[in-house]
Formats: sequence, structure tokens, C-alpha cells
Amino acid sequence: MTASTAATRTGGAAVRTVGVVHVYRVFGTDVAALRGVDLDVAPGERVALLGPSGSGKSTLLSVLAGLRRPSAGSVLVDGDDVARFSEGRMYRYRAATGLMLQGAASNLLSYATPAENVRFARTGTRAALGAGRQVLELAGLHDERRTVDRLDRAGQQAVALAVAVMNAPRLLLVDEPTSQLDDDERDHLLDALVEATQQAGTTVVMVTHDEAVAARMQRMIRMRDGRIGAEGLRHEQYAVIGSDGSVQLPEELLATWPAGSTVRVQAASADEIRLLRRADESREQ
Ligand SMILES: Nc1ncnc2c1ncn2[C@@H]1O[C@H](COP(=O)(O)OP(=O)(O)OP(=O)(O)O)[C@@H](O)[C@H]1O
Repeated sequence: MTASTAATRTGGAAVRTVGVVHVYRVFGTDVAALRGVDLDVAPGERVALLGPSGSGKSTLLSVLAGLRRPSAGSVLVDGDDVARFSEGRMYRYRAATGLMLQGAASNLLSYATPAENVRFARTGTRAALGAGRQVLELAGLHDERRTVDRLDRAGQQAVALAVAVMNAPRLLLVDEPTSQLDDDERDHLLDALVEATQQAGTTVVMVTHDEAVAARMQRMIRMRDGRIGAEGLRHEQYAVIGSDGSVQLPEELLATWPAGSTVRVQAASADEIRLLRRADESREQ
């Protein structure tokens, strides 16, 4: 399938990464931001990416957006490997993907009204225009006469969201959309995002530090040290076994089971694995 066919299909994109590695080279030093990310997001699913600062969330988002090519691994969107797209195909893929990165509001046309911003961003069909309009209506900005530079931050973020969903993307990638909003503003923006994407069946991947924001998505994925460490919902977290067989221990266990601890791994039953500390190490504790 070509990127342009993908853009005209309806519903959400299936996203799958396999062993994605990304290394930044800074003044001759390598910084491994992603160390083998295996991720599966079903069409129409809304997923939050959480994790400490520096864990690789924004890098993963930029790789999914086609803004960076990973150093290794595959980034499969509807089965096509974005990491291997030609420049032309990558350009079309980026254009068809909804993006709301940090500071997205600063890329709006500040001298135009919200509705004008949405109209100028339009590249798709008449139906697509509806998605952007819907967000403006939900934010009470459809008939707003003020230009974007005169709106408060919440209004500007709502316009940035409207522009991001404007062309009915099958995949919407969002980075910290609510970080500078108060609780009410945050909830309004998320209401608009969930409503617009739910109706269209859009797949959403959202980076956030805020558990309350993450709870509005259907699944939370936690990154640590450039890998997916755990996933689940607020009260139900599961460690994720990587394609290389590795498992990250929950953060709270690291104090008693520090890196370098050696353990025997025993299958207790079909549903249970036990970790047994080596005898001489437990004596040293
Ligand atoms: N452009 C860059 N050049 C060099 N190193 C980078 C660059 N961007 C990120 N890094 C490094 O890559 C690692 C992952 O960064 P990234 O921004 O993806 O993490 P993050 O989880 O999104 O962090 P935050 O929550 O603070 O935004 C960090 O060590 C960071 O310093």
C-alpha cells in the first residue's frame, strides 16, 4: 500500500515497532535514546506514553511521525516500514499523520482566526474539514473573531489540536498537549481530543507526564531507559517482555534488587515465573 492510499483509508492505523533503536550523536558521543522498543497499537486505540524525563518518549514519537529515522529496527504503520520509506513517500506519510508536538501553538498563523487556521491547514476532503471544525465547536471557538495571538493558551492549544486532526489523520501523535493548562482547561482539551478521534476511529499516541491525562487514554505504556518497561491501566501494571527476552523490574524493586543482581529464573507454572536471588548474594544483603 502506498502512503497516499493509507491517507485516504478510513479508521485508525495499526502501529507496530520492532526492536527500534535510536542513537543521537552529540560532539562525537553516542546517546542511545531508544534501546529496542517493541510496541503494538491497534487501529483506533488511544495510548498514553509515560516515563521519566529522558526515557525516550519524545524520540519515539518523532520516529513514529517520520521526523527521525531510527538507527535500527522497524516502524510498521499498517504493515509498511516507515523507517525505510523513500524521501518522497516519507513526505506524504508525514503530511497524512496528525501531529501536535510541544509548542505546536507557535506554528499556528497568529494573525488568523481559529477557523481560518483550520481552513488553511486543509489538504483533504470536505469530510475532513468537519474534524477540525468539530474541535473548534467543542472548544467554543468556531465563531471566534479574535486572531490566535489574542487567545489564551488553552484556546491556542485547541486550535493546534483542530489543525492536527484537520485532515482526518489515521494516526494522531501528541506530545504533552496539556502541560501548561489548568485542570479545567486540560479536561476540555482532552474531551475534544477523545471525541474527535473516537468518532473517526483515529489511532492516538500521546506523550504525557500527567497520570490524569494518561488515564483518559485506553492504555498506558511506561518507558524507562529507552525501552517499554510496563503497560496497563492506573492500578494494573504489567511488565512487558521485550523481543530479546528482557523484563524491567518495577522501579520500587530496584532498591532491593539493584542492577547487576544475579537471579535464577524459574517457571513455577504456566502463569507464574519466580526470581530467586543467588544464595551468596542474599547472605550479603
Ligand atoms: N536532539 C537530541 N540530541 C541529542 N540527544 C538528545 C536529543 N533529543 C533527546 N536526546 C537525548 O535522548 C534521550 C531521550 O530523550 P527524549 O527527549 O526522547 O526523552 P523524553 O522521555 O521525551 O524526555 P522529556 O520527558 O524530558 O521530554 C535523553 O538522554 C536526551 O538527552
